[in-house]
This record gives sequence, structure tokens and C-alpha cells, in this order.
Amino acid sequence: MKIAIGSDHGGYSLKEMIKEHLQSQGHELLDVGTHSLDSVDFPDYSAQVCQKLDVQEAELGILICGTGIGMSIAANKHKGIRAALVHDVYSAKMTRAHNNSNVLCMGARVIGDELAKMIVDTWLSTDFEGGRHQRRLDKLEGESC
Ligand SMILES: O=C(CO)[C@H](O)[C@H](O)[C@H](O)COP(=O)(O)O
Repeated sequence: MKIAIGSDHGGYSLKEMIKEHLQSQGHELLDVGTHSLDSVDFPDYSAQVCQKLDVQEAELGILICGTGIGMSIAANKHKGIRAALVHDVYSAKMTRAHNNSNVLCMGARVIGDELAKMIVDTWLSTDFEGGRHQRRLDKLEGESC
């Protein structure tokens, strides 16, 4: 699968680890940065990952910052993006099954590497259930802020 991934400095180390983890499973990772621990602004990286989905260069996106909150707020401002902030395996499963989330956000200062790997693996291996959930997503698409 083609997956766009991005982080700020707070998520950089976890991004590198998740990238390696997914590449070892055969996924193609499009890394939009950041590429060091130098301080940067999370909206710049969120925008780049969302753009990769928008132009269909990637099927799904992963965004990591210190808490995951900034990334999820930023990503959900983009049309067509359903970003989910996830720090447990149950939510990882449900946000694919019920929300058809296309961007996964995590906080590197909140969870450890092993839990993050389990969350990513669960999120990627769960399918959207459609049905009543599609009706709800259709209602979300029509809403303006
Ligand atoms: O935006 C955030 C909070 O919602 C992210 O966690 C950032 O990574 C964090 O704010 C960065 O903080 P720093 O003090 O500039 O490292």
C-alpha cells in the first residue's frame, strides 16, 4: 500500500521507527518530513500528507507530533480527510471500521513505540464496514464549519 507519512520534530523519532516497520512489511512510504529534530511547525507537514491523498499519490496517511492533537486538528481542515487521533488498539480498529478514517494521528510523547506499531498494524488491516456508517459519513461530507 502507498502511505504518506509526516511529523514535526516531536514526532520525528517515532515516524522513523514506523516508517521502517511498514517498509519491512512491503508498504511504500512517502515521507514528507520532517527529517531532523530541529523545531518545525506541524501544519506544514499535515498539509503535505493531506495533499498526497488529495492527488491520489497515497491511499492513506500517518501524522505524528508530540500529542497528535495538532496534527489531527490540522488534517481535519482538509476536504476529504477523516483524520483520527488514536492511542489505543480498539480505537484504531473502530476508526477504520466505522469512520473509514484515511489519516492516522498519534502522539509520540503519549505512547511508546510498541503500542504505536500495534495501532498502525491494526489500523491498516481493518476494513471499512460501510452500511449505516457510510450514511453517517455522507452527512459529514455535507457539513460546513
Ligand atoms: O501541536 C502539538 C500539540 O497539539 C504537538 O504536540 C507539537 O508537537 C508540540 O506542540 C510541539 O511542542 P514544542 O514545545 O515546540 O516541541
